[in-house]
Amino acid sequence: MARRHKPKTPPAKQRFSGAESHKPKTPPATKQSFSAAERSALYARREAANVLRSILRGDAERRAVASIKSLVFSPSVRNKRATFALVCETLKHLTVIKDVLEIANVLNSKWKRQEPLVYIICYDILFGKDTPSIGDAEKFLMRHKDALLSGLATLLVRKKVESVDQLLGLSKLNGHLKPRYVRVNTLKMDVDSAVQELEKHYTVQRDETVPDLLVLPPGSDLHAHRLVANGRIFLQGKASSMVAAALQPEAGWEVLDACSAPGNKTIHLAALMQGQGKIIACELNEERVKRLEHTIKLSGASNIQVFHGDFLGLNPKDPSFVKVRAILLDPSCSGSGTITDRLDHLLPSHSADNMNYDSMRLHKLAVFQKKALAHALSFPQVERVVYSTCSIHQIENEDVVSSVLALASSLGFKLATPFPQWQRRGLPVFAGSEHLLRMDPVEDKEGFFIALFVKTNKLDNPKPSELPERECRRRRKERTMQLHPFLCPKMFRALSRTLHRRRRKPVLCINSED
Ligand SMILES: C[S@@+](CC[C@H](N)C(=O)[O-])C[C@H]1O[C@@H](n2cnc3c(N)ncnc32)[C@H](O)[C@@H]1O
Repeated sequence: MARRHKPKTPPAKQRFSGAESHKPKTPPATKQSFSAAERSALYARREAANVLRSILRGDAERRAVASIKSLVFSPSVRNKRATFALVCETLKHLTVIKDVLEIANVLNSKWKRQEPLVYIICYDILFGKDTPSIGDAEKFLMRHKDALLSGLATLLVRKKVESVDQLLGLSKLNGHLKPRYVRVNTLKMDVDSAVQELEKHYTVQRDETVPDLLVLPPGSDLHAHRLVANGRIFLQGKASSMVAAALQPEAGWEVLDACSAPGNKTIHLAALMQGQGKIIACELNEERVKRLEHTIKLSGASNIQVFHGDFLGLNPKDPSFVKVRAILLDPSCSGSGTITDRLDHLLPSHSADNMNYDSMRLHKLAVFQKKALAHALSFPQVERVVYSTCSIHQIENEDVVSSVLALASSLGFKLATPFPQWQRRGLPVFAGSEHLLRMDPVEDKEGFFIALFVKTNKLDNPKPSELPERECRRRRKERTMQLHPFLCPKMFRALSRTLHRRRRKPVLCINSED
């Protein structure tokens, strides 16, 4: 269960001590009375320091921690807006803050152990609007305010710049104004009603590519909106919403979501299938399985079966999977297309020094992605496979697709063209890459990649009359054997000839698949 910090009234004797614990504390009642604003700012600095500690620790260990947004928007953070702003601003200014602290040389060993909190308070002192006045760490740093400001002046002179913005190259980040996309969960609400409801407070447009997607102005904050809380709409980006739509699963199919948590695309599949048929949602990571289950519950979908395990370990011939007709494969990737969105570009690890580390990591990811895509194609009844990443790297995108082309072709698959009207296609590194779909981090505000494989005999949904004679014969035989499984080959041929002669159209070609 998610923990929530509740303000407690501490015992009279308890002091708001200098040993700043990792949990935000509500300031105690003291003789001096503090304003509600001061107390709230103090609390936000403690919450921000906790989030910053997790982020910096994960980043230093190159461990995949949750994104900054998801850490801040976890239920345990009370003052989300203030905490988010403080964490982002501190991270943006972190290199400067560290340099200033080094020049000013004011930290003793006690405060060096509290670095995340020190960084947050330094941000407030050097660049923030408020001057912190309560809290031991704040009082300590405020005593050294002059030394910090003079450290900043020295830094500007050393770097030969006139402003902190120049120092940070902040202009690079401007102009990244991305609309807020929301996907209507058509299992619970129709698109018209969602538009009507949202239009009470926002300007709403329908997305021109994905039918159940709505576009709201950048910065629209819907995290606490009623429709989000009750699962009628989901805060899902455009690229992410294009994947299930590209797969086009039919109502009643069995579909496998190979790497599914937190489940945004899984529940989109369920909505596209109108809650009919079956979706198997596979996920390796136990923690993320919980998030997946939460998403599914919120969506109201009742046709999703969660499978906690390794997608590569699934046996395609196992009776549980033989009926799978479509696979959505959205494997772990570098996320390089969404770093501005996730704010990862603010992290210390996103510097030029880490190029080597990145290429090793990319290589490892690509090895998994290739194996997973080849595995997806090998399910016996599968006729559509969509592969997607939120990466901009060729090694995770076109190279992965090209590595399975021979296998795909031997199994009867071809690359199809999802969203043919979309302009940006794959990098021209192999014949056929024009079928692939790319989104550009600058033009489309996020980097994304989609490839769609379709069994050749399903391409363009051919009508029976358009099928080659050999395929017609095969289907006729299959259908007759289903109707009369006891027929011997000779009887089958006789019956088939009679039926074929009697009717003009090859009716036995018309099976439910067509
Ligand atoms: C990019 S995320 C999927 C996002 C998801 N499709 C969505 O839209 O919400 C990739 C997921 O694959 C999971 N994963 C990684 N390797 C896996 C494997 N071998 N089998 C199953 N899941 C795996 C990761 O834990 C992660 O949750």
